[in-house]
Amino acid sequence: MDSRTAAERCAVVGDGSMGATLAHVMAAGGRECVLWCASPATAEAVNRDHRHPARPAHALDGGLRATTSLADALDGASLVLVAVHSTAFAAAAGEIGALARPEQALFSATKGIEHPSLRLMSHVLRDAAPECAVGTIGGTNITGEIMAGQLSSLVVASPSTEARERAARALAAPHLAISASADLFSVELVSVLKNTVSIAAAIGLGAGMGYNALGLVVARTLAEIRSLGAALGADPGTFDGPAGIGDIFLTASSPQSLNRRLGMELGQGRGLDEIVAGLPEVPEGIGAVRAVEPLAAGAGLSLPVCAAVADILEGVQPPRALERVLIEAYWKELG
Ligand SMILES: NC(=O)C1=CN([C@@H]2O[C@H](COP(=O)(O)OP(=O)(O)OC[C@H]3O[C@@H](n4cnc5c(N)ncnc54)[C@H](OP(=O)(O)O)[C@@H]3O)[C@@H](O)[C@H]2O)C=CC1
Ligand SMILES: O=C(CO)COP(=O)(O)O
Repeated sequence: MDSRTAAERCAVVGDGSMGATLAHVMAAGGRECVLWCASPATAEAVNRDHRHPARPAHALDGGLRATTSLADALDGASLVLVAVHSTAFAAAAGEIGALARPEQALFSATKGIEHPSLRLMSHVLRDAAPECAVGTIGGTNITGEIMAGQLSSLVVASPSTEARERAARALAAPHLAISASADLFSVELVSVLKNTVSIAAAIGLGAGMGYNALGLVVARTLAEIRSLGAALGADPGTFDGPAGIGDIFLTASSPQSLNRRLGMELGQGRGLDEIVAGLPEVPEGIGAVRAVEPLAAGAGLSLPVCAAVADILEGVQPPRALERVLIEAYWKELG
């Protein structure tokens, strides 16, 4: 007899690799879990072969069920995780909001920011479903390593104690270090801004700068986003944890990171459209890099290294512009 209980029922919205991975983790932990898929072919592959078409090497838990009906996925779920790209998040949240019940907790796993509103994903969820508790999931969690059973981390953040405890319980697995935070804004903002540092670091590597430069790029770009976070009200300590420096180190160094691949290719002089066309998914860091300047302007800050990264992303400056802006930043401080 299947011991899965309705009390632990969970839903995941989003059929990319993150959605499938989180759904697998919860199903493997014995929770009844339903994965909502936009694509009927993906739903069929999950149900029939217990594989995600984009990751055929990784077997999904046999108890995981996929559906193309959002109402079916959400029915009776106490926890709903949303792993849809930020550009499609508001549309998904709108549909979720129309079906959600107040007792359901909604968590975003998306490390992105909406343009041009600059809303974080939990704000999008809260606006769509004001009666539900909302939260986010950060940490060092590249899906390929989670699926391979390698040590990874999840930071679950929500002002609702009940909601974050529910999410932490549902995601518990022997290879996952799970931490919880009541400071949703800090964890979510840091999880977005960190990609700016990862992309900057990878631009330097792609452009042929050395590891002295790599350390410098990381230190300076991190200092800039830390000052931005502080100005916006985020706890600077969050930058020191797995959602901050941990995720920066991961996405600046892992060959599996999309944001690293984007930065490396920018550094090699490729254009953004060409790079994105060659990647399996659109890196969330593009939106993060573009968001820093308006966020900084709103806070009255000037962040020259982040501004140079944005110029390099848009092809306005060459990758080596990073060197000049870094040297100038330090000379300026010397006075
Ligand atoms: N992959 C990873 O290792 C990790 C990912 N994340 C976060 O999870 C989120 C989802 O990422 P992931 O699952 O990897 O993959 P995807 O980028 O493929 O996003 C997954 C979902 O978003 C939908 N989507 C709709 N419109 C778009 C669009 N314009 N561009 C891209 N996707 C769109 C996809 O639908 P369709 O299939 O129809 O395109 C799919 O359901 C990201 O925001 C990322 O920050 C966080 C940690 C690790
Ligand atoms: O944030 C992530 C892992 O923690 C995902 O990284 P990429 O989107 O760069 O692959």
